[in-house]
Amino acid sequence: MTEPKIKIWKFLKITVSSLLITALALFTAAAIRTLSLDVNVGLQLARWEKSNNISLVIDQHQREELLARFKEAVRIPTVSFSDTESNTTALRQFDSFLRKAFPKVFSSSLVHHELVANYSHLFRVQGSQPKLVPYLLLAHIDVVPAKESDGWEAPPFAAKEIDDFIYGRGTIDDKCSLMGILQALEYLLIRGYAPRRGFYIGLGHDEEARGFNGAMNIVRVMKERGVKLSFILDEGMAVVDGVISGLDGPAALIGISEKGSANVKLSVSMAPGHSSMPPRESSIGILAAAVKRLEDNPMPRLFGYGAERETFEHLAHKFGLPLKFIMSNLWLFSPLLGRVLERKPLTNAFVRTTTAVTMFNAGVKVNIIPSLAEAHVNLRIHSAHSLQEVLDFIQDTVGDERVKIELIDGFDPLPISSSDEQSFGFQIIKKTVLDMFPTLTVAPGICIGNTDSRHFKDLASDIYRFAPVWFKPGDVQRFHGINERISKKNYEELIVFYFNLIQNCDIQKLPEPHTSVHEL
Ligand SMILES: CCCCCCCC/C=C\CCCCCCCC(=O)N[C@@H](Cc1ccc(O)cc1)C(=O)O
Ligand SMILES: [Zn+2]
Ligand SMILES: [Zn+2]
Repeated sequence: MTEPKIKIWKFLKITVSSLLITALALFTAAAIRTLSLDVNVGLQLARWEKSNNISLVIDQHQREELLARFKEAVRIPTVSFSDTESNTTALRQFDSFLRKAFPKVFSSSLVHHELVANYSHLFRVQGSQPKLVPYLLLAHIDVVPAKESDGWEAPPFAAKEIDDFIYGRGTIDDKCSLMGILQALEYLLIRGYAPRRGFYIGLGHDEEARGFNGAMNIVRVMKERGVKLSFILDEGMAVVDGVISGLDGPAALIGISEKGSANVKLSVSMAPGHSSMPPRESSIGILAAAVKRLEDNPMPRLFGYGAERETFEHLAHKFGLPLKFIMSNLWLFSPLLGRVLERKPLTNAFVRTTTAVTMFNAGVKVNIIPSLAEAHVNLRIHSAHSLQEVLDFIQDTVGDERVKIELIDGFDPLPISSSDEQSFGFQIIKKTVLDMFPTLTVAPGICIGNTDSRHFKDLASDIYRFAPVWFKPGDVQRFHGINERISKKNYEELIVFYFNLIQNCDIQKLPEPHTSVHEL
């Protein structure tokens, strides 16, 4: 009699555990389905108003010419050495080069061109329908310094071709966008294209020195004229392919915000004296201890509280389990994911306000007790922090009244631009990317560095930072580093991207998603 009882008991146990497993699996699947955004539904399926775009077919002769022009641009060393020192001869040379390289842009009756602050350029391309709010494409002329002896495979201003890549300072940052925009406009004008929606092109000459002369004066000119923009597109984010571990396939990250920034000077002053009678603590020692405290106590993880949350929610479906599940449920797992992401410098930048000690100066002679020790700290502010919170944190962490703390400059994180179905700029950029690269995942991203576009925030509520530059493993280090390069194919893709983007902007409004559409 005992056997059937055991059998029934076993049967019940198996049934209950199967039910529990099934329920858990269903819950998991539901959680993944409900919380993971399917980023490719919506507008992709909607009908776009206008589909008779001119397509750009580049023949071999044009290919050689456009590459020659690009190389010539890279060969002009438009270096910003510091906030106050730049190669003005090269900037002048760049001006003459642009006029020669893009004759149609500079002669078309549709294009108004002006020099701003001597070396920056502002183009206004007239639209046939003045009611359509114009947009602005930004890029910058200047580049950061580069020394061949740092380990370049080719001289940084030679634009040498190696294995179908063009090597040189500025190939990614930012002459590919600058030349891509103007080349696209040149081709459109040659093909007789007259845009419906007017637009501006702004080329700053000192972005690498914070844009105080170039971008800020372009903003001044545009403000004086009462210009309002529907959106702005600048450098910043890119297509990442194999850069984010675990992500299946490439993703285009469109920057919808950028981190804030603070430059803080720490200094300690003491009476100088003979090194044979040192005080118990020197200015260098006190400052070094303060700096060490800042390095040992990073600002808290804020992963999940800022705009980076959207990036991971959009990308979740492209990860395998368990990451897919974790990213789809950030309400629960953001502290866990934050801990994983903070392990690498690139992903740590998305998790918190970062602290970088960038300069340290003290002492004049080996046998003199130094009177002054100074350090500069550069902080990049997470979108859930404010500049004031960062300053308070530094004060508390340094915790030593002998250390003077001065804010040299700083600003809050930039506002978060729209990226929903009704967001004109975001959807136009997304459509343009997906038409060219249908298998990409497009997601909103955060720009961890700063761009000229931040100076334009009063002119447009939507600012995007993106160009379809492909970053593969190891490429992120080329940015401001050695062996900066772009493939010839990728440069051509940039031209096609801007060529199509300008035409895609000519729609009156976005296709109707569900409800009403923003007036533009
Ligand atoms: C989840 C992981 C996603 C990884 C995506 C990475 C793709 C892009 C990789 C690198 C791009 C990061 C740089 C963005 C553009 C920054 C441009 C720049 O360098 N700006 C300067 C401006 C500046 C500020 C202060 C100065 O004294 C001079 C110049 C900057 O330092 O921010
Ligand atoms: Zn740049
Ligand atoms: Zn740069």
